[in-house]
Amino acid sequence: MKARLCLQDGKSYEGFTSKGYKNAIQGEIVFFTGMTGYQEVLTDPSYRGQIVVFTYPLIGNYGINLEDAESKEVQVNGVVMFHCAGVASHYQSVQSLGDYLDERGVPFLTGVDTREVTKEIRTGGTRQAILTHNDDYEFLPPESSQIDQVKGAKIETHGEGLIHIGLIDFGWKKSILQKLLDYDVRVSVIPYSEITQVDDLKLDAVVLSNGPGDPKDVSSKLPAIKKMLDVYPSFGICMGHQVIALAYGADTIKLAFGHRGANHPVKDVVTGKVFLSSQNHNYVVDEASLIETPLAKRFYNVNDDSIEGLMHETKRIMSVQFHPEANPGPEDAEWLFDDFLKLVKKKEVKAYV
Ligand SMILES: NC(=O)CC[C@H](N)C(=O)O
Repeated sequence: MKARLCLQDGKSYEGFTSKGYKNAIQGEIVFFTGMTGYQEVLTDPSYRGQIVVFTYPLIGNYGINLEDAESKEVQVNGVVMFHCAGVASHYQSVQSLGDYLDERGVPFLTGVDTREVTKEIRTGGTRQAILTHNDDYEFLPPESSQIDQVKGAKIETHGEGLIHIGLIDFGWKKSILQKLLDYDVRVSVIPYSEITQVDDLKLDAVVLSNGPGDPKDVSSKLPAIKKMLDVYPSFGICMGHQVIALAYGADTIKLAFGHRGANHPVKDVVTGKVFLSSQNHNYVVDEASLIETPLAKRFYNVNDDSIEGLMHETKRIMSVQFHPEANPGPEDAEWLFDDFLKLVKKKEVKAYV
């Protein structure tokens, strides 16, 4: 059946709906530029409430496997592709992408000129969009507080080890937990709403996770988060990085069309090195707002100069806007987990300055 992707300002793009399509769905339209990694993207809780346009024209050719999901569910509201491979070819594949989405009732549109849609998002910005087969639709106010839809309900502990790390859950990706467990540590995943219980857990350090939507959705918890950061060695990833900045009095702003892909160049101001990173975010820390805070810029984006990471001037706190756990994307920034664990073990202050 023919259907359309309609952007909130009236522009629309024709394509064909999937079997899982029943009624019109709305979401924030964003584009992802990686050639691979669709399974990780679709299951990453940070994409909750969004309609993802894949810019690479052939999606689904290696199918869906049992390893790569970042959470138990497909998190996106809808998907837009040029071509969705009907036949999957990979030794680990258990299902085709189309069947996987249909089974879960997640609608997708194919045959769309995704390059044209992407150009429009780049010029006119990220906005609400509707995937529909008729003209009988109406834009609703965008959803907020997606974090509360994806965060866990209770504290859960994984792994064994002498070092105990709290993973503050704003909608954590499986890969972050896995990267930490690789260091033989014990990790307790703590819903951010339970932050006041942190002290009872006798933690050695905390990692603040990724998450969907606006970091200011957690504003009411910032005093408690700051209290925690003042005490524990901390590592913030994406949403976690933004929350650290907010907790110390900096501000976050929304980019026009965000960064989503597997090859975003980032420069380290301490070493002068540039590396490629996996990214998925709409918001960034406003550089001007750092002036009155104890936070300093550690990384920036080579394409648009936006802030990509911070360090605290005196405390063992580090944060990154990109994804060192990758998935999807390059593992060039994996060393940040080594640095963090060193920071935790050596009890060093001023690790980088
Ligand atoms: N991946 C993330 O944690 C994203 C953080 C936040 N939701 C943003 O869009 O900027």
